[in-house]
Amino acid sequence: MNRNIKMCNRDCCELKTALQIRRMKLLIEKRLQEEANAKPKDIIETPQGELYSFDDVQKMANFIINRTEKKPKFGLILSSHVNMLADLVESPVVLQYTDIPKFPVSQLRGNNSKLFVGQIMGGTVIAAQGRMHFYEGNPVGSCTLPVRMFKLCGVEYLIIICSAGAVSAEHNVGDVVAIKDHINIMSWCGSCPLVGLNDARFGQRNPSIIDAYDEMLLAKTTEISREIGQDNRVKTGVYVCVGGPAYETAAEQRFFRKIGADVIGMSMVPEVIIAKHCGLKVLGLTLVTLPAHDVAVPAHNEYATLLMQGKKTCIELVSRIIYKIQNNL
Ligand SMILES: O=P(O)(O)O[C@H]1O[C@H](CO)[C@@H](O)[C@H]1O
Ligand SMILES: Nc1nc2[nH]cnc2c(=O)[nH]1
Repeated sequence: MNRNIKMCNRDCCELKTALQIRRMKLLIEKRLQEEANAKPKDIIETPQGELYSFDDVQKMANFIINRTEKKPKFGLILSSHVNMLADLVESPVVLQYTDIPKFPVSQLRGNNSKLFVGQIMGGTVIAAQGRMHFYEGNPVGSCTLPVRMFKLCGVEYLIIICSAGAVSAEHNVGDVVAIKDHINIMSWCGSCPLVGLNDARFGQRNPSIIDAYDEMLLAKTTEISREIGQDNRVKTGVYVCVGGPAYETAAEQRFFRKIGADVIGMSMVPEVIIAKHCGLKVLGLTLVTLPAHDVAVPAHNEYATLLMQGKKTCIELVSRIIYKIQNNL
């Protein structure tokens, strides 16, 4: 306020101020009236948890069972880095996502969106190749749909494979990290696939996520990593889930390290929540594709070798885990 300009206390000035205040009052009243009369917005977003009803998902599962004549016990969700794992599926029946009634197809994924149903090491599996990511513009409820569909196909064990950057300096490029817990920044920001009305046929309203990663599957992973001589490259860790698509900043990396994260990625956790909600036993395997911000990126050739070894380890772990469970070993 300019203190040099003083209002005189003559009638003319008082009158002017009174008029201005009156005009302002009328304006406020008019605006309030307009707001009160305004029509409600007609775009009401469907909550994530209600995007696909139980009946929708049941129809999808029935379609898969009828087409394949198989009842899978193991569900696999593949990272694009280990898409080749689908080649392990013996006598596969291959379905395009577009074949499945009401199944959403990410525009960006095109033809690389397939389900493989068949056998791996004697176990019947259903493997999703072509994960939908939130950062591609897919609603988080669509990203997690395969998990509920797997459940209604009869799946008991869900093996989720993703890739991530290292946050801790102890996790390196090419390591395979068996996830023992997570920090879900996406949920903190309201993007949880369970938001909306809860259908108790899928699971309970407020599921506990505290033990989402199955102890037995984690123990088997450690055991197998020793058997295949990869125990120095198979680690356990905490995954922090962010929305992406931009990678995190150095300051964010320092923050995530401080709060206990080991690796960071943009997938898996919504799938784990839905899996836990509907009672699946979950194993999360993460291939480290980038080092932590304060660790040097390996030279080109070394990087390629480390990544190749990590992919091989991932594939070997998955097939041996299926074998062990299938044969009660
Ligand atoms: O987890 P997958 O599907 O491998 O994808 C990973 O790769 C993407 C970044 O390049 C992120 O989405 C990250 O989560
Ligand atoms: N740094 C980093 N590397 C990744 N590799 C795959 N996903 C990610 C991520 O979110 N952050």
